[in-house]
Amino acid sequence: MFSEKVHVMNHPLVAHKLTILRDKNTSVKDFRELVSEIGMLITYEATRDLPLTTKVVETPLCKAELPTLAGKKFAVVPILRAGLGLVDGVLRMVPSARVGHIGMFRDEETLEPHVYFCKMPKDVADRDIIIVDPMLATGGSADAAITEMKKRGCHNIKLMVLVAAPEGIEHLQKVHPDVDIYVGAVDDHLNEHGYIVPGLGDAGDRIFGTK
Ligand SMILES: O=P(O)(O)OC[C@H]1O[C@H](OP(=O)(O)OP(=O)(O)O)[C@H](O)[C@@H]1O
Ligand SMILES: O=c1cc[nH]c(=O)[nH]1
Ligand SMILES: [Mg+2]
Repeated sequence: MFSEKVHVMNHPLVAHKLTILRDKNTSVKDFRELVSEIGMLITYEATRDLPLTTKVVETPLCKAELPTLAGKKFAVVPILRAGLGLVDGVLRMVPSARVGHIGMFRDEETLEPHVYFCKMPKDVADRDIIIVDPMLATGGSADAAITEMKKRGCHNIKLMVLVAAPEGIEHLQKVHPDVDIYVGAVDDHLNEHGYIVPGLGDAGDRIFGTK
């Protein structure tokens, strides 16, 4: 099946919220809130390996040496547009992260990704990267985004998605085996238009209400 770099959330809260998200009758407002909440829950898993150090704190009872984050520097990188919906969920967990944007759309005919915008923090090569996008379908967009970050000198890259097709995960494992992938759910297949089934439709349109 998938390698140990693929982390599928097996959590009742994620499963429950994803089911509401998938419902075609869920409103734009609820859809947006759920994307953000699931993003926050997946960030919890994606940051499980963060290094800790200790510091001495005086509690009301005594002095104690206690764990604290070792201060790794992060950048969260949404793939525009739909990835924007996940940014505030990540930032609520990792508030000091910088944000870099990659604008990319998928040609509806060829399914090839096209980059139209890229703006990164200056020191992005020194940061751990979390690329975020609700959907991993063929994997073309995530592949191109990861390649772009590697070109800029980034080497510790994670990808966070809400719903993935097995085809997309398999593609990324071949071309970027070093990247950890955090997935809300792995769906059944891609249809002939490159949409994930059962999926949730077009994530960008549902977040921004453009259809
Ligand atoms: O794995 P892939 O086959 O590349 O497909 C997934 C991509 O398609 C969607 O973006 P879309 O092109 O619809 O752009 P949008 O976010 O502006 O709606 C989605 O948000 C991913 O970026
Ligand atoms: O199912 C899909 C596939 C690509 N992009 C989406 O938004 N949804
Ligand atoms: Mg879209």
